[in-house]
Parts: sequence; structure tokens; C-alpha cells
Amino acid sequence: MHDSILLFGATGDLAQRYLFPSLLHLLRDRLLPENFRVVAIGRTQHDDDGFRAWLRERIDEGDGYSGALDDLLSRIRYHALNLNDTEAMAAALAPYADRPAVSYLSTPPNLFEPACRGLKAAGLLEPPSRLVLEKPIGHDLASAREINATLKEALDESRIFRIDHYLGKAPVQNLLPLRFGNTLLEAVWDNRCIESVDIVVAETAGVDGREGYYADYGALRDMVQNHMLQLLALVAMEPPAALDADSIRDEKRKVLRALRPMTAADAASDSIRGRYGPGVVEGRAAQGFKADSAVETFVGLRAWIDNWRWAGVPFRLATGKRLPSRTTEVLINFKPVTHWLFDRPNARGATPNRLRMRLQPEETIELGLMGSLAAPEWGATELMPMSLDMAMLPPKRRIAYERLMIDALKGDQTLFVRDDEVEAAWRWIDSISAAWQQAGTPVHEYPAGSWGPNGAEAFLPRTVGAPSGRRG
Ligand SMILES: NC(=O)C1=CN([C@@H]2O[C@H](COP(=O)(O)OP(=O)(O)OC[C@H]3O[C@@H](n4cnc5c(N)ncnc54)[C@H](OP(=O)(O)O)[C@@H]3O)[C@@H](O)[C@H]2O)C=CC1
Ligand SMILES: O=C1O[C@H](COP(=O)(O)O)[C@@H](O)[C@H](O)[C@H]1O
Repeated sequence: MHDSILLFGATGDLAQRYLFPSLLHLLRDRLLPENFRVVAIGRTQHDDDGFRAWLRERIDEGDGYSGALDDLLSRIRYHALNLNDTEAMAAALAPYADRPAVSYLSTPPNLFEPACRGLKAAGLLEPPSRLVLEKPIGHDLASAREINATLKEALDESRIFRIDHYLGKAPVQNLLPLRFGNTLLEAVWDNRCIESVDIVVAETAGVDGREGYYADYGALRDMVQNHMLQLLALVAMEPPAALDADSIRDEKRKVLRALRPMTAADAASDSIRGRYGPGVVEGRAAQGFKADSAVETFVGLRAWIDNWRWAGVPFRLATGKRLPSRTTEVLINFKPVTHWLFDRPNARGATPNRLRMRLQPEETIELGLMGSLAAPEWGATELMPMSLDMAMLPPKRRIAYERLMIDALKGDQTLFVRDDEVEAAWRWIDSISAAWQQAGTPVHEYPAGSWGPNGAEAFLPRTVGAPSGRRG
């Protein structure tokens, strides 16, 4: 396990909210090597003590763990550097090439190339050192390819770790054991038994301080290209021959490549775009998002995977900001039974089986079944929907980045995205942006605190937002 991390973008939002807290938790739980050190790099001028004081004000140590924050701060050295200045980078960072290191670029993607130049000049990309990159990897297929080519000039793919923090979430890691560890599920996991799949990522948060980025990216590029397509790939992939990183990533890539490109003719039926206006979210007034570009904060898509297993099964993807509740879930909607035996006067109809995997805010799995309760007062046995609910209780709920940082330090790429997966995802996303452009797909305003623009309901499951265990 490497014991040296260089954190670029150390003064940024992501570092403050997630990366340093993750390191704090890992240190607190004694999961990092004894000599672990952090080299923090930002543009803002601080000396070591100034940065430590700045960081201390922004990190909550948590109850009952006194000492962990002091420990973390004592391991940090800070350098103010402009990543476009290769010579300055090489001079300041060469001393840290004394041990194999992980360099983590939590910076905008236009800095990846200059950062690689500086790291190379400092000797920090020599094997077995590694490079971790934040999303987004580009803005479209062409720019993603350029970034990937630049990275490969500096180091080989086996040492490049592209982050998708959804892969670090425990319930996402549970998708494979759930699918491939249960005969019961895998036997019915195809178009003979499954009618449709829903993947929903609803947020109450707005674009909050990332207006410039969002005006350029929108929900399609910010959320669908990465997190939602990774969920789709894990739900739809074939069983890998083994659990090593490349076997899993090979299968995910095949699914992404089988996504049917969207055409302008399909845009109206298979997609919807919206942008939040003013409204009320969780009881608080929220302003609308204004941008000069035609960019969406809500997107609904119907995706088709053109292969044997999934032919004819729609995958509905919906994500949006400033929606009424924070809900991330995957729903597998099974077909109804082929012949319904229980039709009687006043009897309820069949409710097809449904598997609901909720990732956020709570981590639960719910299987909807039909059953009966013999109730003498009704004079007959009435069929009714029932559900088997299970809360997933990991020993400790962790920030997704904790797992990803540990894996990068250990060199395990399973939960990181390979170049060809990123490119296959962009190929499909590009087809959608081109279809929208050709078809002139409008961006409809929706009030903050609503479930998206008119028409969004066709892309959202009926139950979304209902607390776990309650039928919508
Ligand atoms: N914030 C989030 O929730 C998420 C962010 N990401 C991704 O993570 C990355 C970082 O995001 P975020 O922290 O929000 O961004 P911020 O804008 O908050 O931070 C950017 C960081 O990069 C540094 N930086 C910018 N330009 C230079 C330069 N020329 N030389 C050296 N350092 C520079 C900044 O230094 P300084 O502040 O000192 O100027 C700052 O530390 C982005 O790629 C983003 O898309 C991904 C998922 C979620
Ligand atoms: O990468 C991103 O993810 C967050 C949502 O992550 P979650 O773990 O809170 O579900 C999203 O808000 C942000 O816009 C996007 O860049």
C-alpha cells in the first residue's frame, strides 16, 4: 500500500467536503499506513501552519475521536502552486518522489494535462506511482479521447484511476453480489421476465456555487454520463468470468457500447429536459437557476440496450436538482404473471413483482410480491401486494471517497472507470446532445420543489419519493 498522497485542489470544495474528511476517518480507524503523509496543493497562498489552521476551521472531527484531526494535520505539508508552471511544480514536488505516491487531481479537467507535465518533471509518475482523476473526463467523446491520450503518454492505464464516486457507495457495490450471488434473481434477470428498469437520482440541492460548470455541463453530462450509466451497466452487464477489475470493466463496457444511439426522431418520445425556476424545497424558498445556455437541471431518458438479454426492455433514467426529496434508487419492474387466476368481484388486480434497491438516503432492498391473507370477515381469501423489506446495515456508513482512496493507495482498480468505458458512455451522450440539437428539444421550466417539468412523470416511477416500505 502506498503511503504518500499528493492532493491537488486541496483548497477546493470537494477536498473540504469529502476528501479531507475521508482521510480523517481512515486515519481515525487506523486504516492508513503508519508513515502516511499528505502533500496538499492549491493556488491560494498559505504556509504549512496557515493551511492547517484554514483546514481545521472547515473539518468536523466528529464526537469521541479527539486527536484524529491533530494527527491528520500534522501529516500535511502545503504548497501553493500554479499547475501551468511546470518548472515550479518540478522544483517544489521533486522531493516527494522519494516514495511511490498517489497524485489525486481534484481540479478542473483543463488542468490534467499541465499537471501531468509537472508531475512527470518532478519524477512523480514513475512506476509504481499512480494518478487519480476526478470527473468529468472531458465534455464529449472527442475531449475525453484527448484527455485519455494525454494521460497515456504520461503513464499506463494500470496506474490511472478515474473516479466515479458512486462506485464507492456500499449499496452500489452490493449490486453484483445481489445479482450473481442469487440463483433466484439471475434466473429471471432478462427480457423474458423484466418489463422495465428505472434508475432515479433525485436531489433537493441546487447547482449551489457551481453555476459556471453547470451552465456548461447540465444534468446529462454531470450525472448521466457517469453515475447513472455506471448504475445501468452494473444492472445490465453479463456475469464476469472473474471478479478482477478488467473482467468487470470488460462487461460494463459491452453494455455501454450496446446502448442504442438516440436520433432526432426519438428525442421527443425518449427524452425530456427541464430547468428549475423559483419555488419551495423542503419548506424553504429557493431561487431558480438562470443560465445563458440552454442547459437542463432535470433530464428524463428512455434508454434501449440492443442485445439478447435486454431487447425491448426500456431503461428509464431520471435525475434532477431541486426536486422534493433526495432519493436514489434502482427499480426492477417484472412482467405480470402470464395468466391471472384470481379475478373475482371486488378483488384487486395483480401487482407485478418489483425489486427496489434504494441507495439514498437510506440503504434498503424491497421485494414486492403478491400473497394472500385469509380473512374470515371478508368471506374469501383476498390477494394483496406484500413486501419483503431489508435495511442494509453496513458496520459503519462511510463516505464513498474513503473506499476509493484506500483502493487507489492499494492499487485496486475495480471501482475505477477505464478509458474505454468513459469513451463508450460519451459516445451515447453525444448522440443525445446531437439529437436534442437537431430536434430543437426544449428545456421546460419547473418550479423548484416539484418533480420536474410537465411530462416528467413518464420517466419517473410512480413510487418515487415515498418512504421505504410504503406503496406509492
Ligand atoms: N464539488 C463537488 O461536489 C464535486 C466536484 N467534482 C470534481 O472535482 C473537481 C474539483 O471540484 P471542486 O473542488 O468543486 O472545484 P473548486 O473550484 O472548488 O476547486 C478547484 C481547486 O483547483 C485549484 N486550482 C484551480 N486552478 C488551479 C491552478 N491553475 N493551479 C493550481 N490549482 C488550481 C483551486 O485552487 P484555489 O482554490 O487555491 O484557487 C482549488 O483548490 C472538479 O473536476 C469537479 O468537477 C466531482 C464531483 C463532485
Ligand atoms: O458528481 C456529482 O454528484 C453529486 C451527487 O452525488 P451524491 O453522492 O450526493 O448523490 C451531484 O450533486 C453533483 O452535481 C455531481 O457533480
